[in-house]
Amino acid sequence: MRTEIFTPGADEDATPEGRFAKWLDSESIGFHEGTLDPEDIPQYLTAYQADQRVLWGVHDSAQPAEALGAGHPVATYGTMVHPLNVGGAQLDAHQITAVTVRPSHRRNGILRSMMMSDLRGAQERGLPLAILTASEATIYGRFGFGAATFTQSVEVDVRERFEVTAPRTGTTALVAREHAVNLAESIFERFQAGTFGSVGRQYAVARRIAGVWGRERPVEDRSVRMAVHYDAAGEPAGFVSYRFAGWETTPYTMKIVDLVASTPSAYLELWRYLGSLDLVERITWDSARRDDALPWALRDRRCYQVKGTDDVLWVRLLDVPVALGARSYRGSGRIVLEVLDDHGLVTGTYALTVVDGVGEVERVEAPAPDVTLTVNALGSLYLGGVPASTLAAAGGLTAHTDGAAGVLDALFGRAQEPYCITFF
Ligand SMILES: CC(=O)SCCNC(=O)CCNC(=O)[C@H](O)C(C)(C)COP(=O)(O)OP(=O)(O)OC[C@H]1O[C@@H](n2cnc3c(N)ncnc32)[C@H](O)[C@@H]1OP(=O)(O)O
Repeated sequence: MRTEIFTPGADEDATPEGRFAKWLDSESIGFHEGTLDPEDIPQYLTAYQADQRVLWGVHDSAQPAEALGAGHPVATYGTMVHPLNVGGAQLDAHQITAVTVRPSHRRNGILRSMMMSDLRGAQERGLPLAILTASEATIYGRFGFGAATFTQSVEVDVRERFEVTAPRTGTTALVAREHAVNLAESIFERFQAGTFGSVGRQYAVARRIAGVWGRERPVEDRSVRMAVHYDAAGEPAGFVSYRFAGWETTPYTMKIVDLVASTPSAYLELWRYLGSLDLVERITWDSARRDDALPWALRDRRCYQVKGTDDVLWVRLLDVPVALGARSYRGSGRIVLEVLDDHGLVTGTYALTVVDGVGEVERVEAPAPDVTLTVNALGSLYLGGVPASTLAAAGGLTAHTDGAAGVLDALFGRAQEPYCITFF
């Protein structure tokens, strides 16, 4: 077995014979997608270059002669770096994506070998944490990740009884496709700056939201429309892109592809707009906040039904002093944490001192920590999405002093939950 690691550069071969196309084609096997259309390679290459992705391919030369082409890796793995909003800073996060191992090669430790070597490399390069969005919740705990942010799927009845009670502000307009990508990017930038737990987006996202790229291929998706809300000062403050589910789906349903609001009023105005779509009876969205304000702004809150909850971001600490030191907190306090890490990357005892929301962390040799927790529990606690008291009840965190879990809840808790709507 041979592992090739490369960053597609300006002179990368964009033909089906090149290593980039073979890597992409192999990745699509893992996610049960069709074979790559040669016409799409240049667009994907542009996207991957913009994201500065690092691509891993594991090659097996000992395959039958008829096995999928030489040069097609049997396992793929990709990384890139985007900012994670942790309140006090936009922290560079090591993103892990495109993890696939061919069925013929699975459960031989290929993922384990790529993951551990990559996590060590990222730590050596000074990246304070790794993040991912997981296809299955059973895979990544063993590597030290903890589920950290969540969203909920909702269905909203937008027939006659739907009414947003908040006072009207600004205007909302359907926008032309040629402006949609720029608007989606600039509005998301405002959202990213103000949303704790949000991760910066890769090149393809705004294109898919705008309908410039489709779900399967980088070609126009004519079924997607986008509306933008302009605030009272005329500034674009939010957008929603959506797709009709078709006349055969009843009740008649509009699906939200993406909804990004940089202010609470833009959020409600986008819902007012959605509620005004004639002939539509139901709106569905799978990325609402768990602490969504919408039901509290409706005349009839029973228009809003929660259908499920999903984990979004998984966090794995690589440098505890830097990651915890960058985050903003509530109030003041001091607590000593003993972190257990099966892989030894961050094993140790750390004192966190918070003064008026600003944290400082130092490694200490403390015989008596206030709390002992796994690195997974620390990942779940990090953004405040899971309370320390819940982690303690679940066994991932043990408090040695009275009230220690309460101190963590007070420091790490926030008025709003962390919220990430970027999948990668
Ligand atoms: C961030 C992302 O990209 S999410 C996308 C993840 N990829 C997919 O879902 C695509 C389909 N799945 C696959 O391609 C593969 O099954 C992978 C990548 C998930 C796993 O690859 P493998 O090489 O088989 O994993 P590997 O052999 O290194 O397994 C390491 C350990 O994880 C366990 N494991 C691996 N996959 C799973 C899983 N899906 N569910 C539960 N346990 C798993 C193994 O049993 C093994 O456990 P052990 O050390 O206790 O024996």
